Amino acid sequence: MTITIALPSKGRMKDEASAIFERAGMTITAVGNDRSYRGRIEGWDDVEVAFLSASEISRELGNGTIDFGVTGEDLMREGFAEVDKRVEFCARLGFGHADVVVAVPEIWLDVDTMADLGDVAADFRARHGRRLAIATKYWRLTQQFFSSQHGIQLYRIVESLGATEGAPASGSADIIVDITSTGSTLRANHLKVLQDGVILHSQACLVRARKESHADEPVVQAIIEAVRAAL
Ligand SMILES: Nc1ncnc2c1ncn2[C@@H]1O[C@H](COP(=O)(O)OP(=O)(O)OP(=O)(O)O)[C@@H](O)[C@H]1O
Ligand SMILES: O=P(O)(O)OC[C@H]1O[C@H](OP(=O)(O)OP(=O)(O)O)[C@H](O)[C@@H]1O
Repeated sequence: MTITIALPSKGRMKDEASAIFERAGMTITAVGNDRSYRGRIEGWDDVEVAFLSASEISRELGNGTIDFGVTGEDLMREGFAEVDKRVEFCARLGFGHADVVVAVPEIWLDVDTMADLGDVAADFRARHGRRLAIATKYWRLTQQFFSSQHGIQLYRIVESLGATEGAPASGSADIIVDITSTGSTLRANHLKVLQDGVILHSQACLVRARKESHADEPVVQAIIEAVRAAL
């Protein structure tokens, strides 16, 4: 059986993902020319490499159409409910760090915690005639965090496809849930992260799709061990 590993083909995770495999003694060469979306690993004849975007990798892992992938934990947890039943997070790779956070306008001086935000949400309709609006592309993580973890039910999600941090200033939402790494985009948009508003500390992970066939494949364990040893 051929084992497929998907690595980021572009974007912020591409170079560091390849470097980890290199250190693991798994040097990847493109099949065909440099722009090819397939690769091989010398000495690992049963392994095939596919180059996809980080979001495609999380989708294919969740669907079980590839065996391993390097992608962000945020994309996996947002993409699939009960994700730990579908995949195994085999290793945290130490790059691609980003926190998924709840951020509110800095001028909301009385709002520093999720409990404060719960109070605002409860009063919002009476004060403003509508529910508190949250801009995000992380709707699953937002619902889990607000509804299940903090018991906040009175809000509306406004799906954002980009420039989420601009939503409060433009009036399309009141607060946001998005990723931050250096914090500069939040600061530039006069937003602050709530004290207990970190939903997830994400980073790039080696992820395995859970498949019964993997139990009989020594190469599956060999890949995990080689990558862990390179960290
Ligand atoms: N500053 C950052 N901004 C955005 N994503 C970041 C940042 N730092 C780390 N990441 C992580 O990178 C991953 C997204 O990477 P990237 O944007 O390359 O993927 P993609 O969503 O597939 O790309 P695209 O949006 O171009 O299709 C996420 O897991 C995210 O947490
Ligand atoms: O905390 P910071 O270091 O400012 O980084 C966070 C920002 O970076 C990302 O946007 P980016 O424009 O890089 O790209 P994307 O949203 O298209 O992935 C992300 O969506 C945040 O807006």
